[in-house]
Amino acid sequence: MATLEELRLQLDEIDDQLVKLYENRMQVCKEVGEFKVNSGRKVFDKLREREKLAAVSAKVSGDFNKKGIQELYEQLMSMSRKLQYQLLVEAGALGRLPFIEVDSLNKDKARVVFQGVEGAYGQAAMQHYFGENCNSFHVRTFRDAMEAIEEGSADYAVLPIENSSAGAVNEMYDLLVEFENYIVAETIIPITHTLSGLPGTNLDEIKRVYSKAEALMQTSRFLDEHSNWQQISVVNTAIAAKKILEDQDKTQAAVCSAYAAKVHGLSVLQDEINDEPNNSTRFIVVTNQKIFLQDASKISICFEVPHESGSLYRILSHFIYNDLNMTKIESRPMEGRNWEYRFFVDFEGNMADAAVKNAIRGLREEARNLKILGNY
Ligand SMILES: C=C(O[C@@H]1C=C(C(=O)O)C=C[C@H]1O)C(=O)O
Repeated sequence: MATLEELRLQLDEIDDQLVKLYENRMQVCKEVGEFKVNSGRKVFDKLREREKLAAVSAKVSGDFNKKGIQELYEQLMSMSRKLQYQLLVEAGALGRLPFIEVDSLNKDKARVVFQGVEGAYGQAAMQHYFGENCNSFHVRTFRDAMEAIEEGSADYAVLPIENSSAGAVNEMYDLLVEFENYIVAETIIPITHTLSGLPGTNLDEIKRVYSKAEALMQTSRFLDEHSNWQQISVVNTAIAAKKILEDQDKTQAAVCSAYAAKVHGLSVLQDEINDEPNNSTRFIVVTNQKIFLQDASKISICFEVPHESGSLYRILSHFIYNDLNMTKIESRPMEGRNWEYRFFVDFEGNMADAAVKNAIRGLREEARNLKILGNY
């Protein structure tokens, strides 16, 4: 029987051959890539790849080796495509990437919309980014804000996308797909909820609590201590505060910020009721122009993947291969297609970077319905 050293020597000799063959193969792929640059043909040829996988697996025996050779060839062809995308990007054949770089946003002249009423967290986020005296108005729903941007009655909207304890604001992801609006900035503000009611309200009197669904979730520990209170969700925390003032009913209270309570003449009945003391929300600044700031360092995209094994893995390989750091992934069900999902990915980078261009070139060919949501 051969010793381990002898067997390893045999492997080393085989690997020497494999490495040379790999280099030869990639050299030919480079020539294929040059042909494609000149002829305008797509890099990814799904049919050819499918035929190749069938051909190579027919040449080996046994299920184990058939699976192995398929995986190996999937990887080889994926490398081959990535090399070709690089050639295309170098040749300036990137395809549509019509985002325009800008030095700064004209914050002083901007008209900004937020969702809710006076006192909403969205207003606080807006003032945080655009300044206290910015020219603003508010609308009832997120959709109304997206419409205001799309039709141009506002230049920017400031809208919540993620909370540190309750997670993603799902509706916002769906609206970013539906509307031709783009993220141009983000701003994070601390969220401190209070239970507020009409002045003189006693906690024992309360029967109903109004707030936005996310705020009710973020204060569930406190609310669970009062399980007899009915929780009613409304579109915005400040709208909840306004309702309490209007109804003049001491059996009702709102979960809202101390600022919203003050604006709507309520008393804070219990301060800082959020489960997480560091509760904060990330807001995005949305506009209808495809622009990005020079110092932008994060890109948000979304895409669909075919309903087949390994498809998400193959798409994500474009980030790994181009050394791009992925910071977030979310999925949302696709309308009318049960159990199929659209993925939302954030990764670090600026659209002017070669690595980003390479990745986008590959994603555009290999994922379905890629949309770049913004670079900010
Ligand atoms: C090399 C080519 O480009 C891509 C890579 C392939 C490969 O590495 O074998 C096959 C098909 C294409 O998706 C080609 O078109 O032949």
